Amino acid sequence: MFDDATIVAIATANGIGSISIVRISGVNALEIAKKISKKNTFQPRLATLSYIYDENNETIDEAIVLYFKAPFSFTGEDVVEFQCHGGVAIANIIVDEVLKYGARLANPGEFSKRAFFNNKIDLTKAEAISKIIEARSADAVKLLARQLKGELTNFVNEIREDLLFMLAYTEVSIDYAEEDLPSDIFDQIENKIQKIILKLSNTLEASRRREGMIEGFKVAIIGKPNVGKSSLLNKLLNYDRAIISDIAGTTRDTIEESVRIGTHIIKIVDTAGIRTASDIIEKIGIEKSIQTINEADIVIALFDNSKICDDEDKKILELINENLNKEIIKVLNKSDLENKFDKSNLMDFIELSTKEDINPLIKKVENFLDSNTHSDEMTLISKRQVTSVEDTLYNINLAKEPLVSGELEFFAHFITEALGNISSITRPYENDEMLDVMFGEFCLGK
Ligand SMILES: Nc1nc2c(c(=O)[nH]1)N(C=O)[C@@H](CNc1ccc(C(=O)N[C@@H](CCC(=O)O)C(=O)O)cc1)CN2
Ligand SMILES: Nc1nc2c(ncn2[C@@H]2O[C@H](COP(=O)(O)OP(=O)(O)OP(=O)(O)O)[C@@H](O)[C@H]2O)c(=O)[nH]1
Ligand SMILES: [Mg+2]
Repeated sequence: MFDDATIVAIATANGIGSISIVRISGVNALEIAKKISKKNTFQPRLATLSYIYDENNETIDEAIVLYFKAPFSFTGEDVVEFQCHGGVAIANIIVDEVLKYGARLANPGEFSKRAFFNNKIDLTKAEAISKIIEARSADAVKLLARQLKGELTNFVNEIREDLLFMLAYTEVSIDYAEEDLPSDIFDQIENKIQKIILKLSNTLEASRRREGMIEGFKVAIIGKPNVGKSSLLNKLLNYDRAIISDIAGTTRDTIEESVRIGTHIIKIVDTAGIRTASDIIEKIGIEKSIQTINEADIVIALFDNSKICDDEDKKILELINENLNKEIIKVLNKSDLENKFDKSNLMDFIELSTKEDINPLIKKVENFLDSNTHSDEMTLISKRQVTSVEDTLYNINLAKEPLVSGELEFFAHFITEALGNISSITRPYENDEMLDVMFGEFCLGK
């Protein structure tokens, strides 16, 4: 799993700031701290102001030293923190001194990994810690804080308990006569299974809708050439990002930029115009637009209100209708010109012109983002968590049939599988490699 070396790293960002933190964890942490501070003791949990010295007894800095005595620390090992003056030099010099006394540099995520193996945190908490650093909005931070407080752990434990109850029943019914069991036990189990299925599906659905909360929601602008997609992008960004011209086919590839809408930071994607596929290159263009639609949380479909609705527009309406589970906003652009577009093909739409205020569109996007983020539903925050829930659901669904037909061995098999799937969210038992990959993605010093 990991060696028992004492590890050291700078915990704060590399740059100018008023304070930096150097963190040491491991059996020699206290000894090293005493040496570089020339203090004889440190009281656990008490802030101690101390000078820090190099090996030639020259003073490096004045720092606040915090000692956490094992096992009552973040990692579960002895931890010492030096809160020194900020900047790029001092913290690095302190690290160098600590290294001279036998510690080694921590790998990315190694503090969290040790916390995990010492049972201080489970994987949901580790993942939340890792993602909090990347969070780009208040909503994302609040969502992650819920997981940090154990919301997903509790969720997993409740399901585990139910599954263990079912397994216990199966054991008993194999060993004992049926009349010794509560008469409604079968109904109880079926009931529990239905509840778990609902719980897991709801969680997957809520998580899918909020996938963009951490990395940013994706909003794609699609439409046939020359309808004003790039003009709209520029207007949303408030600067001339994309080239605009009256020549159809101006934008050749997708352009992606970040912009803030309300409290959300979104990625907005301008695409090459979609034409009906007459040649191979254009087919590729359409394929790419379909992919963009698939990846987007919101699709803004643009039509030219100054032209009649032609085959190309109809093709786009077709594409949209294949994606009814997406939020699609239909916009009739160039409404400042004479309106010729046949609106009977559209159910609801916004009439807009990039010459005017585009606030109605921005509000609509914002409302959708708000409704997706402001909710009490629990959210999974990583692909790993989603896969585990999907696997759990898969096996529980498989368990239904043998339960009904009374093939209890099969039932127990699928429930055992599901138990392993759901447990892996908090604490996988056998998958060291996965853990190495996961913790390796953490920041240095975490
Ligand atoms: N200075 C500092 N600030 C920090 C951290 C840190 O490691 N150091 N954290 C790092 O991520 C976060 C806080 N998380 C922490 C979680 C547990 C413990 C800890 O010492 N736990 C002990 C004692 C618990 C108690 O007394 O309540 C334990 O769990 O036994 C420390 C920090 C954010 N701020
Ligand atoms: N009158 C009017 N003209 C517009 C409006 N929006 C865009 N245009 C003009 O329409 C032309 C095409 O605009 P673009 O933004 O380049 O269109 P596009 O959809 O990105 O085009 P492609 O990149 O070729 O697919 C330009 O001459 C714009 O100035 C609008 O709301 N009203
Ligand atoms: Mg364009």
